[in-house]
Amino acid sequence: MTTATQPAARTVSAPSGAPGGLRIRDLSVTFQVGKDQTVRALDHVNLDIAEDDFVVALGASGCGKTTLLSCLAGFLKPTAGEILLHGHGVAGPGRDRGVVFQKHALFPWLNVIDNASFGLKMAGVDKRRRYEVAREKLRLVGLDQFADAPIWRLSGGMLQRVGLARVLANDPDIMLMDEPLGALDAFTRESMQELILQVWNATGKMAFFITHEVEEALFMATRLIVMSPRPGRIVHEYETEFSRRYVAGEPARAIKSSPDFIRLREEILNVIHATQ
Ligand SMILES: Nc1ncnc2c1ncn2[C@@H]1O[C@H](COP(=O)(O)OP(=O)(O)OP(=O)(O)O)[C@@H](O)[C@H]1O
Repeated sequence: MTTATQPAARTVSAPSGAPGGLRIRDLSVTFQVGKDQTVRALDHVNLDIAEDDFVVALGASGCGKTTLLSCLAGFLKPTAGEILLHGHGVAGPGRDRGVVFQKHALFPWLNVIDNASFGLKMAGVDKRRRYEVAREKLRLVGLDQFADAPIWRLSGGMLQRVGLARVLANDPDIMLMDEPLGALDAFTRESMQELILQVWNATGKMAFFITHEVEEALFMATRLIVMSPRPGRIVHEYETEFSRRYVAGEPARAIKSSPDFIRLREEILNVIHATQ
């Protein structure tokens, strides 16, 4: 791992690993493609996510970001290594981990509140209570006025906000987000970045967020991991303060146009080009 010293960022050494939070140890994933060929999608990945962390995974296509998220979600069993959430091994999907996908996975035949409360319904929570929880989460994402609206009436950003509310309604320990803003226009994307940080700050949940966008990664992360392909590895790790500055009240545009932000953005762009 390279070390870098920046006013608003520092490269972190191997994490010590607190008992709480999420720990990834020596995680490797090899896919069999065809008869004699394999792809090493992840190679000895180690990462700790502390209870107040917003970890962003950044890297070129094919560097294993989605594979890593799929392992965290329990959708994919790693070839080697382990994932511990609050000390317990992850062995499959669970309500302690909520996933927001790039393409929303909402049910078009259900309205906003029924989508937001769907997980609670599956968990057997009675209607009054699940609507109460879902309304609170819809309020958190600014959609309480749209609780009864059909899904087809919503814009792309609103759909992602329903997806976020649905995840929050299940009260997971960690939010896993796979390029949730990738399909949005630039303006909506910026306001969604801010909303997600506000939600993270208000709920105190851990977050693991995938993006291709360097500026987005830098703005949102408390810890930013840069991955490289063939095989998928973490090659750089930065601890940054920009998202904490945002939730402490500094305007997003002021942060994104500050010299320390721009300097680090350029450095990370160079790192990514060098690891292609
Ligand atoms: N089910 C699979 N079978 C075979 N190979 C796979 C499978 N899933 C992923 N891979 C390969 O593993 C590598 C990592 O893929 P992954 O989708 O995790 O990367 P990524 O960084 O998320 O890419 P993108 O940004 O394009 O989504 C790639 O070479 C990909 O082709």
